[in-house]
Amino acid sequence: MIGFVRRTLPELIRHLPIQVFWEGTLPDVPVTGITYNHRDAQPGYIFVAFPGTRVDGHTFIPHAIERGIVAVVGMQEISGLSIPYLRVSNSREALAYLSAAFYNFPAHEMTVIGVTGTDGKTTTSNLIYQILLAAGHSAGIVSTVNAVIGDEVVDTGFHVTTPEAPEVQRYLSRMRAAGLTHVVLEATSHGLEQHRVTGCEFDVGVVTNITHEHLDYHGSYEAYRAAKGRLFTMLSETPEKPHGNPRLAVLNRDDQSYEYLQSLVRVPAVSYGLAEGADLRAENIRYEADRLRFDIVGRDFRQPVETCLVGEYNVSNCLAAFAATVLGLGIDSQHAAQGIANMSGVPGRMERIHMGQSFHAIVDFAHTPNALKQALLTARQITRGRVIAVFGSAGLRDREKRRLMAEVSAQLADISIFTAEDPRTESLEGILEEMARGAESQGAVRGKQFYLVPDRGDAIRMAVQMAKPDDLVIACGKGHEQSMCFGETEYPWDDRVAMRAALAELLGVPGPAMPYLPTRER
Ligand SMILES: CC(=O)N[C@H]1[C@@H](OP(=O)(O)OP(=O)(O)OC[C@H]2O[C@@H](n3ccc(=O)[nH]c3=O)[C@H](O)[C@@H]2O)O[C@H](CO)[C@@H](O)[C@@H]1O[C@H](C)C(=O)N[C@@H](C)C(=O)N[C@H](CCC(=O)O)C(=O)O
Ligand SMILES: Nc1ncnc2c1ncn2[C@@H]1O[C@H](COP(=O)(O)OP(=O)(O)OP(=O)(O)O)[C@@H](O)[C@H]1O
Repeated sequence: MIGFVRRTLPELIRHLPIQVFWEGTLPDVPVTGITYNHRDAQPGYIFVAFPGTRVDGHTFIPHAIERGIVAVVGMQEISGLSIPYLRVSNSREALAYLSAAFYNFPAHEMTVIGVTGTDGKTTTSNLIYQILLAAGHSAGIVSTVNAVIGDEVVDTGFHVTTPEAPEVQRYLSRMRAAGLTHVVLEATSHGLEQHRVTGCEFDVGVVTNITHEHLDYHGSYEAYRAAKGRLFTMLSETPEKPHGNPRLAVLNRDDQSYEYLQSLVRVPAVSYGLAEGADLRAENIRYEADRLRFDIVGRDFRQPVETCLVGEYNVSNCLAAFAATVLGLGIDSQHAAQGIANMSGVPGRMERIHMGQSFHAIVDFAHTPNALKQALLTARQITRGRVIAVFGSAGLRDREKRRLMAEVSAQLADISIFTAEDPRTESLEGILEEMARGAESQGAVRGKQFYLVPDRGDAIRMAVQMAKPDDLVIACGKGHEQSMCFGETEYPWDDRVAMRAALAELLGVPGPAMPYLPTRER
């Protein structure tokens, strides 16, 4: 939803780079906003209708008209409306371009870096953002955790990572107004597929990796990969910008997506990776419990870097950020190293919780099989004690992931405690049983190597009570998130608070109370 007068209807339509069909003459009325939800429609708005997974937006056209809109954009053959009906072949694409046009194409005046991938987008986006700041650029970022517009940190309260196109364009417009020259945008597969970032005129595209996620929505790995690939096809469609176009695709040489993405790219590309063959590599990697040190090596330079991030996957994230900024934007490699050093970590990613206990307690956001694998491998690097993992798998989302994540945990953790993680309207017991089957397929024994504990508070309590000195308890999957969904209700929940509460109970020290979840009543 957008809400101020910018252009008249004919002006806006004239600026769209897509085909639009209508009958008669468009009235010269001002457009005050654009929305895809009839409940947000206000006088002067354009309502953009498209079919969804639950309902078809076209059915709400009469309700939107009652609210005083000036035009409807849709994909069906419709006639006889009291206001202009503009037919397009893809309404979501039209929504994106209309939103961009409404704000007078803000991305055109900035350098836009898009980051996609299954895991590591937020971390890599923030690394790029820190490098831009260290190099003296005025930069903004829109990521899962927040949006930063100059000095302003906007708690976006996103239920989605990549906001809808009107929101994305509004953020870009505010950034341009604040005088920012660079913006980092996290682009999810849903965001790319649903045209939420169409019209963002990307200059540099970065992929972290493409593994297993959201196959419920995309249907197959190939379709999921193709959605992510859109970032790279969009790179070649970016028009010339007044300040020039850097244009670079940054690909992960170690990832299974590499050849596919390379075949899509029509702009200069560079690769990064830990294995031989990448344009940008890491050498002399030293893993420490609370930091990483390594050299980033390019064709004609070697730059030592140090970061408080941990785990091999963060070497990869740093390489991706370095490639985007040093090779893509021409930033000095020392500034890049400084930016990497300045990054203090992303909330809820390998975040340590310490209340004086004799073992490690960590909250992480791993919620895909590969992320969980990386998180547990990193846990192994941190401790010589046992690794006790607590996590679940979401309801109404990718089902196969449940089994795969349980398999990973059975292989890499000493003890796995499967628990609630946004079951939504699905049966929590059903989800946990699917996970149990995954663990059992790896020979793990229920009640010995793995447990089913529906209440997440109890699961975290159990993990810390089991822990001996030097063990490592890791709660994965909720990270920085602030709520958990049971049925259709979001209950306030923060794994970091829950971990503190469990530790305080164990140690008999003051601490927060364990947050409530409906599973506690069972
Ligand atoms: C599964 C999915 O992609 N859902 C998106 C989809 O919703 P939907 O298909 O259910 O829409 P729908 O309810 O059927 O409605 C269809 C149309 O009718 C309109 N409508 C509907 C009802 C009404 O009363 N009036 C009305 O106008 C709706 O506004 C919509 O335009 O279209 C909506 C409008 O574009 C999105 O907001 C919604 O994202 C929901 C919130 C969501 O949860 N998305 C998640 C899965 C998501 O996008 N995740 C990614 C990946 C995160 C990650 O990788 O970690 C993200 O970027 O966050
Ligand atoms: N490059 C990587 N490869 C594999 N796993 C990673 C990588 N980077 C981070 N992770 C794991 O993924 C988790 C989420 O990291 P991050 O938030 O950076 O990813 P994301 O792609 O933004 O996730 P989301 O799309 O859900 O916001 C981390 O807590 C960590 O466990």
